[in-house]
Amino acid sequence: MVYAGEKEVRELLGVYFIMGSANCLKNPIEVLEDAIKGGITLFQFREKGAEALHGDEKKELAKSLQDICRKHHIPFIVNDDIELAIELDADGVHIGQDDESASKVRRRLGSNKLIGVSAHNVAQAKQAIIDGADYIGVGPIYPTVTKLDTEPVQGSTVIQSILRENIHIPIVGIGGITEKNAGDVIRFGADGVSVITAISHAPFPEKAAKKLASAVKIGH
Ligand SMILES: Cc1ncc(COP(=O)(O)OP(=O)(O)O)c(N)n1
Ligand SMILES: Cc1nc(C(=O)O)sc1CCOP(=O)(O)O
Ligand SMILES: [Mg+2]
Repeated sequence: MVYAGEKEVRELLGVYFIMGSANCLKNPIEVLEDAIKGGITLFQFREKGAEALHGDEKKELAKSLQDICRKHHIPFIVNDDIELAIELDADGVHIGQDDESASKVRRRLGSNKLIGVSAHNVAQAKQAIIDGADYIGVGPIYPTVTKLDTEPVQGSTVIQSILRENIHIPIVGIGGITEKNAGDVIRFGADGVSVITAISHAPFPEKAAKKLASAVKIGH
């Protein structure tokens, strides 16, 4: 078991690094090791896009990244691919509105795995709680170049409407987040920030992760 309860989930969301091989400018293993040195709190393996690995190559990379996470006690989350998460005994999964339903995934994974669900409005946030999600990913907060088929950019609006309605679930912001705006995302009411480009494209991923961690701390 990698987490004990809601408070711990909120802490885990602090600097949530998401990455796959296609996002990296150098070896993904080095990028992850540097990001961990810089202070990331959670990692999601998101092997997606035209250049993504498949089959055994995908599994081997996932295993290597999971080993690094285990060594450093960083929970390893798998994006979309529930079969892979089960096969590797990952610490959890992240699913979107177009993926397998969260309630079904909760039944498949049991109660001791972390499940994140993307939510773009209040109704989806409420449904995520009913379905047994541990946290929601809310975005895109800012314009992103990483994912083309996103919902419209929302700034603070969705996070704030979720909080105004007293919906109680850990929240991580996503989309276009950098060291410069991460503090604002926390001040909007998110528990943490999830980033791809800000770390994976940084010339020094360790430094980038450190700056994000510090912005998140100041934002709280
Ligand atoms: C933390 C976090 N939040 C949102 C997403 C996006 O998930 P989804 O909408 O399913 O899109 P893909 O990432 O699968 O393209 C995420 N991955 N992580
Ligand atoms: C994977 C993803 N999901 C989003 C959403 O809004 O649900 S935005 C996004 C891409 C995040 O990458 P970057 O940090 O490079 O902007
Ligand atoms: Mg998805």
